[in-house]
Amino acid sequence: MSKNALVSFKGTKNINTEIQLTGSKSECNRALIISALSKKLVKVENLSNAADTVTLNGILNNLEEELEVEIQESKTVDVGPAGTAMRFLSAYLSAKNGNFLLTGTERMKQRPIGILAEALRTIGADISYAEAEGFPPLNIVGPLNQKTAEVKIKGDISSQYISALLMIAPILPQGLVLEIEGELTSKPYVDMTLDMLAEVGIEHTWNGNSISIKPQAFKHGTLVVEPDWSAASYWYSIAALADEAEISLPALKEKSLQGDSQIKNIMKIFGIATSKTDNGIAISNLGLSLDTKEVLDLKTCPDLAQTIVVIAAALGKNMAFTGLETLKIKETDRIAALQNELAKIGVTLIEDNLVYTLNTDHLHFPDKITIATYEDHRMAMAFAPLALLINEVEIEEMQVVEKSYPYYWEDLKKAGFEVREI
Ligand SMILES: O=C(O)C1=C[C@@H](OP(=O)(O)O)[C@@H](O)[C@H](O)C1
Ligand SMILES: C=C(OP(=O)(O)O)C(=O)O
Repeated sequence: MSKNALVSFKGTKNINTEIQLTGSKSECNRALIISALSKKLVKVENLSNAADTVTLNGILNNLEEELEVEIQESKTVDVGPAGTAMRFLSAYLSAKNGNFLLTGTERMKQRPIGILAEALRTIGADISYAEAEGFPPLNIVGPLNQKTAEVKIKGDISSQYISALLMIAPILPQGLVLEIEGELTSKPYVDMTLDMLAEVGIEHTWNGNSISIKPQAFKHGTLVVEPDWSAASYWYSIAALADEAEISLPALKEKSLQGDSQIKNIMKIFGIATSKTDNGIAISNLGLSLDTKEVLDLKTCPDLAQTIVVIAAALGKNMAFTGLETLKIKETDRIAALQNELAKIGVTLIEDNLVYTLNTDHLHFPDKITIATYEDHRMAMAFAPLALLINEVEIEEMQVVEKSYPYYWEDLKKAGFEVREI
């Protein structure tokens, strides 16, 4: 039986704490695939305990054992709710010897994969849809017999398709030349992939819309995973909603491979300052929230959207946002989820021509609210900080946080929140 979390914060709303964040699941899941492709020449350090990483690590270890003996029957590989694992393994398994059924949760079966599957087919992969056309589960028979290096791929649905292809490029006999069509969404995640490949000796060229990687060998090396900036965003939220806050986040790097490190700049709008410490960063609430008329474009950092929209709503800022198109195909339809849950504090989020605007004119804080999480870790983590403004915040299905930040509730307690499982 899944449990709910009853979150509250008693007394003065001063937060003074140090939080050791877990490793970035995006970096971890790339590091694991790169390590497997390099046949363990590349080592990984500081692996996260995020469920998506634990799952991918388990799958790869398991496959390594089984791939040594030839697999005749189809092997089921279940990624659960892990989007990166689904996309990265579609490419990885296509390049491996074997016969696989790659599947996931019911929600995963609604998250499109056709663009990646078609690109892999163009290269020469044997991929078919086991259920609905364009969606997981996938039947994959590897290894692919490469027909061409050149492939066109739409960039505006998910950058994960591109990262998945880039990682297998060095082991393909002809390498890859990817021509990205349309606008590239979530670009920092493609940069992260290329930077991590570069760390282990894989060179690329990026000219206009075209990224090329020649066949080449991985260098011996270690990929050290940084703490998770997406997880850090919830501490910015806590700082913004507290009266006073001084939160230290050791080992977090201001200059990071993670695009979500942009949160430090975005949060200046809400009066939150970021400073460097000996071993990481510290964030503090300067109490100088700005009035902004600027439309905030979140296309490069979609995982920050819920954090930022909820803070803006709770602080009564009628802000506008763009770049939210991809939110509908994530763990849940995050736009609908935000609209439903913000309505509980009297706030609307209305779309007009791809611009989403908050209306906080009827903002109110009831004594208690209950937030549905829709199997989405970020719904739980973005809404729980409201306990600084609302007596009791009940978060349904509290275990959802495991996907990326399993110690979230423990860390809230450390910072002075009361969290009761009910
Ligand atoms: O490559 C990655 O690690 C990710 C890319 C982003 O997805 P999209 O490229 O689908 O926006 C992001 O939302 C996801 O949490 C992680
Ligand atoms: C969208 C996310 O993850 P994924 O696509 O990897 O499931 C996320 O962590 O917010």
